[in-house]
Amino acid sequence: MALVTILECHDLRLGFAGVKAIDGVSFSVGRRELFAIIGPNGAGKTSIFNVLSGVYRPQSGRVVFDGTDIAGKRPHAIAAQGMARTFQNVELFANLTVLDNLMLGRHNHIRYGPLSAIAWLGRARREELASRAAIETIVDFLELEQWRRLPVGLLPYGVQKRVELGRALAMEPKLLLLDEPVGGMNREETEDMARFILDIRDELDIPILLVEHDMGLVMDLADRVLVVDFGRPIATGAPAEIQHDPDVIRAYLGEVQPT
Ligand SMILES: Nc1ncnc2c1ncn2[C@@H]1O[C@H](COP(=O)(O)OP(=O)(O)OP(=O)(O)O)[C@@H](O)[C@H]1O
Repeated sequence: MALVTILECHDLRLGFAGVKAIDGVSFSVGRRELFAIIGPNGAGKTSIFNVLSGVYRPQSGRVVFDGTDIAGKRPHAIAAQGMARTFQNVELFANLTVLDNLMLGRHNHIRYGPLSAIAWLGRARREELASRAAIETIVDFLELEQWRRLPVGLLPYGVQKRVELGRALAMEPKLLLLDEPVGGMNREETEDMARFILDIRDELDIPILLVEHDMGLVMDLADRVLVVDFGRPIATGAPAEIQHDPDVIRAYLGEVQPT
């Protein structure tokens, strides 16, 4: 029977020289869910992403992804299992074209060896063509046609963020982690990105875990939200629920000082 959740985190803990970056965080993401993690600056959101994607090893706790415990595995092994991520700052090859950057997301799907690649034989040719076709579908989906042969470094910032999203999609992930997907974007770019994020969940059926500072976006898009503060989970629930949670309001606005 298929599991209801794609990701389960149990009691994650991670500290840096006295700072508790993650202090007992547990949550799960459903197979059709758009789940967001929010919290003030330094609350531990990026640290959680880094543990999930294998950049940091948690000091304790379990991360079960698609039925397997992945805590402490290397980033490439976790990516190969089907977890793709984007980064706060665009991490693309600026001199390569949009198409070439997208192709880099396919390397987990290309299994031919160097000999058949040199000879451009059977399997190599078939896999290359299949990857090219998959990339063209992503170009269409993310409306990147007009930029496809341009070096990424020449493109507007909002489009670069979209290419990064495309590279993650090229991996055909089982779960997509988006780290501040609209950070630094103007309103129009943000609206475009919000539409693509929803389409990924609804049309491509890929569950999404999102870290984002733009509260409006999170409230509009997320099915459920986890709020963290000083590494600790302070609330989990639907956007409308957590918006009125006194602990959440306190975390964002600070303690009200008596006058
Ligand atoms: N590599 C590191 N070395 C030392 N301390 C770190 C490291 N990474 C994170 N921290 C600390 O852990 C805490 C959580 O940081 P983290 O970057 O996860 O927060 P965040 O919620 O993502 O913040 P922001 O919203 O500003 O991106 C902070 O106190 C931070 O200074």
